[in-house]
Amino acid sequence: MMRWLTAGESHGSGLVGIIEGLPAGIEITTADIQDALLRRRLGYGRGARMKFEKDEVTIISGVRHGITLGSPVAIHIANTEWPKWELVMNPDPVDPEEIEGLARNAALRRPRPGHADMAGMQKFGFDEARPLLERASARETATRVALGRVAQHFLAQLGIRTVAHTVRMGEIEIAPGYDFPTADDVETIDADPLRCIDPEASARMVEAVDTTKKSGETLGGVVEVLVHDAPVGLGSHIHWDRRLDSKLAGALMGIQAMKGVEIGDGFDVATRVGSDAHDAIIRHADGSVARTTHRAGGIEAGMSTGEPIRVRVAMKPIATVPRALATVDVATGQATKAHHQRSDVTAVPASGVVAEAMVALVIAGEVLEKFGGDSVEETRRNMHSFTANIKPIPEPESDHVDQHDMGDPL
Ligand SMILES: Cc1cc2nc3c(=O)[nH]c(=O)nc-3n(C[C@H](O)[C@H](O)[C@H](O)COP(=O)(O)O)c2cc1C
Ligand SMILES: C=C(O[C@@H]1CC(C(=O)O)=C[C@@H](OP(=O)(O)O)[C@H]1O)C(=O)O
Repeated sequence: MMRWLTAGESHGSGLVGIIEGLPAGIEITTADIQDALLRRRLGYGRGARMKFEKDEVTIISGVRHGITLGSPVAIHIANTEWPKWELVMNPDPVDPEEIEGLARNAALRRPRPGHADMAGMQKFGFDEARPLLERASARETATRVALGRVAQHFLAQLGIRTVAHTVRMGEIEIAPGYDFPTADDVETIDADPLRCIDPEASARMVEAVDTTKKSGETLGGVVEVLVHDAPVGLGSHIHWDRRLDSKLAGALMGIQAMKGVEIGDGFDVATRVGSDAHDAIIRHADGSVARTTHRAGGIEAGMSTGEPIRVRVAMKPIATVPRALATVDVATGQATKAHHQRSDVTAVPASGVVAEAMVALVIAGEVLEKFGGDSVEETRRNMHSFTANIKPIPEPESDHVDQHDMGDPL
């Protein structure tokens, strides 16, 4: 079983991620993880913090000379802003006189609608938002991206690749009918300010971010993640919590600010008739099967079909709206405006990188669930043995297409 955990606060000394259950033999270096974290910082519309803060990576365990050992991989990401926050976020008691009057330590008593502030204060019994917003912050997603990169390298060594791209920013959507991007497109996607494959839509998205910023507003959007060359049979129809679609939806909804997940054509299939909603099956000359369309997103009945896996996730606009929303001061009861210091205008491009990592972590877990293996080589052998032994569909006796619309009786 593969499992992973993250720890760390937004302005704490650093973040820690631990992943356990990955096999030995994954090729991964500090520079690879640093590169993954750099990708998460890209994207038009992010706030000033992305520029002045750096992610400083240390692989603490589980890797030797660029190869995983099969032991837990622990990764530390230092918050380079720590010196500024050392008093405010110190784990040990500090001299009250030292933090008295420190602007950074000012109590946050005007909770932001849409963030963790209000519900968190009530749930944990805090009288200001700092103690909970530190963990609610999406700074934590740096750890997921770091762990996700290890999972991505594992998958890549098995020939399975993931890619994410922005398909919507506010009201602007990419042109329909696009070819699904592959891992070969990652560099081009990363080079686009919005991580969008449609240059015309991207230009309009940049304008939308600018207009939104000028008006003191924030924006959300939608990202799509694709998994190429995953084998048939990941996940299971046997029980709800073993379904691949259920696991992917949970993982994507577990990213801060995500409000909806679609598998394949998602909500749109609910508007169609059955014959326009599913993917017809055809036989290849070698006895393998394929689909004529990609509506199901490569998942049927909770199992991967061998087609590209395609999922989308919708992100709400950033909650720290400069044109601050109405709230109440929890100390005085006075109606007021929510606190606002700085924030991203949008974080949709960065969320694509996070979503890609989350999907990779789910798929890596499912590959190990089905094929096991203490070394990448063993997982590869098991996977190839399974796929090589899938029963070929027999060659038809004639080219005649059976027109029985009731199909074969089961
Ligand atoms: C990459 C990323 C960056 C984010 N940046 C901000 C931000 O700068 N300001 C903010 O208020 N929310 C930001 N958020 C969203 C908050 O983390 C999120 O709104 C909060 O956790 C509560 O939202 P939820 O109920 O939808 O999870 C960001 C989210 C992600 C994924
Ligand atoms: C630091 C990161 O994202 C942060 C996520 C975040 C939030 O509320 O989620 C709020 C902002 O931080 P702050 O409130 O300190 O300005 C973002 O910068 C990061 O992604 O590395």
